Amino acid sequence: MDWREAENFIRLHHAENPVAGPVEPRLREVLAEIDQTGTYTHTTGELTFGARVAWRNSNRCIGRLYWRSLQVRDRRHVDTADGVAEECVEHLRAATGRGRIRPAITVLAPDRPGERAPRILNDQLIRYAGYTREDGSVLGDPANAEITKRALRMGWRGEGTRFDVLPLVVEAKGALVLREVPHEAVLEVPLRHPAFPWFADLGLKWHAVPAISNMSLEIGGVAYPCAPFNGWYMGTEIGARNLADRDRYDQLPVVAERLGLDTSHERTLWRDQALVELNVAVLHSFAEDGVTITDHHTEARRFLTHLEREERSGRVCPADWSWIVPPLSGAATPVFHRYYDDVRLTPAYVHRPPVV
Ligand code: HEM
Ligand SMILES: N/C(=N/c1cccc(CO[C@@H]2CCNC2)c1)c1cccs1
Repeated sequence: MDWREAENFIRLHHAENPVAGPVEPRLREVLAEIDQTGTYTHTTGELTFGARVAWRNSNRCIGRLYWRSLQVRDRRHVDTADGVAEECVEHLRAATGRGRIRPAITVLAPDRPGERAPRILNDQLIRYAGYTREDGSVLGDPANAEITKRALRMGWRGEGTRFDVLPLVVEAKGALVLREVPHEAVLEVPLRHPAFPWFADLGLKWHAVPAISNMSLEIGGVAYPCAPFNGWYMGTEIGARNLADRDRYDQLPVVAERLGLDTSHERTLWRDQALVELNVAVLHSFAEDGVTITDHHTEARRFLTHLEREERSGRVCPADWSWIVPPLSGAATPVFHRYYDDVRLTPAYVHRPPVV
């Protein structure tokens, strides 16, 4: 435990929240607790502020305009595998609404000296299974082939469709548990296109809520490795990556074929035309079902508004150009045409070392 990180965070909290009162008494309390126990306990106010600032500091996130509105579910007393799984399902229910998605984070028990925190092995709370077949091909999402094998080894059985929602795999107190995500906690959107009736026949769909569960929230020297957080999707994540990448659902050739495009040469830009129609379908389907989603043009404009506000507040807004610029029509969005400061600030969401 580095007490300097603790001190920096406590000072930041008091500087941005005068209502928290004088900083010295709280600093003395924190440093005394670190002396006695090797760590210290955030107040719920500090935890809430820390989770919101960690989002504000996320240099790869285009969606930071609403960083102050993050709902923080303080569940640090929950440290069993069953309890964690329960809280994840509750998180999905609270965040999903009936399509009006609310950005939220659930903070479970932190790492403490001699007490390893629980961990969720899934990358996200909702992921589609990827079944590896004899010939090496994958039915479903190839990105999740490894965790699908692990779940099958642990006795899980899916229905064998391309969109089987995986169970949660949670490790806590040396135990590994599998917990199905109840069907009614998983809102999905079947994909159709406003102009092409055949699109619905492709049988494509995607889940409404992206909820990251493989990152650790670090606040003032304390690590919360189990802190799943959700926002809403930007359409390109589904239409330009998850369904388009060759090593994901690889749908561009299929869409191009049905569009009647000439796929014999790259220079016909059949890939690009298929990409646009796939992304039109995603945005159209989510909007028609009343499920929150944002397009990359709107989100780019919002991000620059956020960045300008941050600079007016006298803060640096860290940003990583290579992640901020959308994977479709980059230069057609305003975030392409400028540079950013890619500094690393804390509090932060960091990638956890992989669980072996
Ligand atoms: C509310 C709507 C939000 C939108 C539209 C949004 C959008 C995005 C997008 C498009 C990415 C890049 C993902 C990729 O390329 O795979 C991203 C990255 C990220 N976002 Fe956001 N975001 C939102 C909310 C949030 C919230 C609530 C948090 C945390 C509290 C968050 C934290 C992050 C982090 C840490 C990354 C980088 C992940 C990594 O390094 O792997 N975002 N966001
Ligand atoms: N829209 C989102 N998108 C993502 C945000 C962070 C990470 C990811 C997934 O990143 C993976 C690793 C690199 N690309 C896929 C997606 C959100 C998820 C949770 C809150 S907002």
